[in-house]
Amino acid sequence: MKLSRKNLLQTQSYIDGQWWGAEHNRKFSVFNPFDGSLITKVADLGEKETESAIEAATRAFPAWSRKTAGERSDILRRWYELIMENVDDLALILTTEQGKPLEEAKGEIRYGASFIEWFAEEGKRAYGDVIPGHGTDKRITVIKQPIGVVAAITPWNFPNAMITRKVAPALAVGCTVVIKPAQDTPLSALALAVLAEEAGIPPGVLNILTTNQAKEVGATLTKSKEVRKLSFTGSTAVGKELMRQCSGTVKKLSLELGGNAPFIVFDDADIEGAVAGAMASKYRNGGQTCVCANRFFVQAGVYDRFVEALTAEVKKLKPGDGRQKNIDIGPLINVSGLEKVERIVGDAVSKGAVATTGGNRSEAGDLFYQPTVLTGVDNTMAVSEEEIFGPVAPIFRFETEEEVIAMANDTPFGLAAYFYGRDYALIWRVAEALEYGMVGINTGMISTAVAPFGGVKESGFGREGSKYGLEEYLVTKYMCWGGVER
Ligand SMILES: NC(=O)C1=CN([C@@H]2O[C@H](COP(=O)(O)OP(=O)(O)OC[C@H]3O[C@@H](n4cnc5c(N)ncnc54)[C@H](OP(=O)(O)O)[C@@H]3O)[C@@H](O)[C@H]2O)C=CC1
Ligand SMILES: O=C(O)CCCC(=O)O
Repeated sequence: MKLSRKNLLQTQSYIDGQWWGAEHNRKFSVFNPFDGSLITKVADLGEKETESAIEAATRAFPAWSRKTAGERSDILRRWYELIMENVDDLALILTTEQGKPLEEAKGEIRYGASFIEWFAEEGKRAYGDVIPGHGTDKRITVIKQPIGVVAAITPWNFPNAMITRKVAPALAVGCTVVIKPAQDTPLSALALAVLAEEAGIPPGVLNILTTNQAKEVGATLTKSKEVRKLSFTGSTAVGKELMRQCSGTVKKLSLELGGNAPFIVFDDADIEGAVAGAMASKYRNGGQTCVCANRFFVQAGVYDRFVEALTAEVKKLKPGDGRQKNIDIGPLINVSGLEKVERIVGDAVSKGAVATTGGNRSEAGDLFYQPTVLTGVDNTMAVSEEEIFGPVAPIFRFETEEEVIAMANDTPFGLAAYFYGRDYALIWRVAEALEYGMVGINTGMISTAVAPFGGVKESGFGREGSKYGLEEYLVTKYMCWGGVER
């Protein structure tokens, strides 16, 4: 890997301000999903080192939480600047381990950094309250305090931004963190640690545990009495398991889990805009995003036009090595991701769906699936229920507003939803009726550090980004002052 700053590529974990190897020098391999080549081997930490990381974070908490918000803000601001100065290297590391095109990876690095910039400021506004007392001698004050040591378990689809989105608010309010990145993409996390150290984040405040023993490390984090909060992004199945594990110590939780996003196009919509929004929402990151449109619902009057226009755009997508120029779409992350997409499309086609483009593995590489558009889909197919996490757009036809709302909400998930239409009364009705945590109206891109990202139902709870994201790392303490007679 040709990096301007070679030390951004680290292979040891980062605990208590030191680079840590595993017991018996255990390591696991990290591969480039484009061609399966070995990038490097990374320390494979287990239970013992996880306990060391928790201890380090516990020791670091008093001093870090006692700093003023302004002092923490200065350090976070410096971290943000260092990330922005190293966008090219960080993006190259990300693309090499994750596969998304380099320009998209640069976008993720900037997006990830924006959480640090934003929370460096917002951390100064962890305001409390003064409440009129309930007796003449009583006064009530409310303060917000950092919850303590935070564990963060993050996925491979956004190896940078899913870390900063959790760590930035936590550090800004005075928490310390132990992060377990996904085993497919540990290198972006370690590169962030290099820059965190340079920015002056003290030892123990930010710890990164690389491992391919997720279950063991997860169990150690969740049973710890010192860890007061778990923030997780990943599959619903693992989220539910972690929730069960956290019940033993009644930890505060943020769960950002799977989605099954509807993308609705009404007859009066701007079709060109809807197609552009669909491309951005569906094919970003090769469809491997929890907020990717998963089911398209198009009203009968514009169905054929939309299918034709979307198919034409999808045909233009160029798959390949994300490190090369003019590549639009990378590989899926691993074999199980590829097989899942293949199974879901196979099931739909066997029940009568038709691919207007794609529908097979791609020749671009072993982990590539062709960007695909499916018509003739219905709710007997797996595609209507499962999170595809791949470049496949199934398009359902609908007739009425009531029908489409029922179809859109007919899922246990409730993360993101999108719709395109012009009638303002319809826009309000539909936006209010969709049982989702986030709704994109005439846009396919909703992610930003300034808005609350998160879901309802089995997509989880808790919000990331915005002033709401700060609350996740704070506890509310109320003080009742007696004997204050006038
Ligand atoms: N909401 C979202 O953004 C995401 C949704 N998904 C959905 O989940 C599907 C499967 O993806 P997958 O990568 O397997 O998702 P997982 O939920 O398995 O992985 C997410 C994170 O959880 C860790 N993890 C896995 N099992 C445990 C455990 N028992 N205890 C503690 N941590 C654990 C993983 O570690 P490790 O990598 O080491 O296994 C990773 O860091 C995708 O196809 C997609 O549908 C996936 C990723 C993100
Ligand atoms: O897939 C995810 O969990 C992260 C979505 C990326 C984003 O848009 O913030």
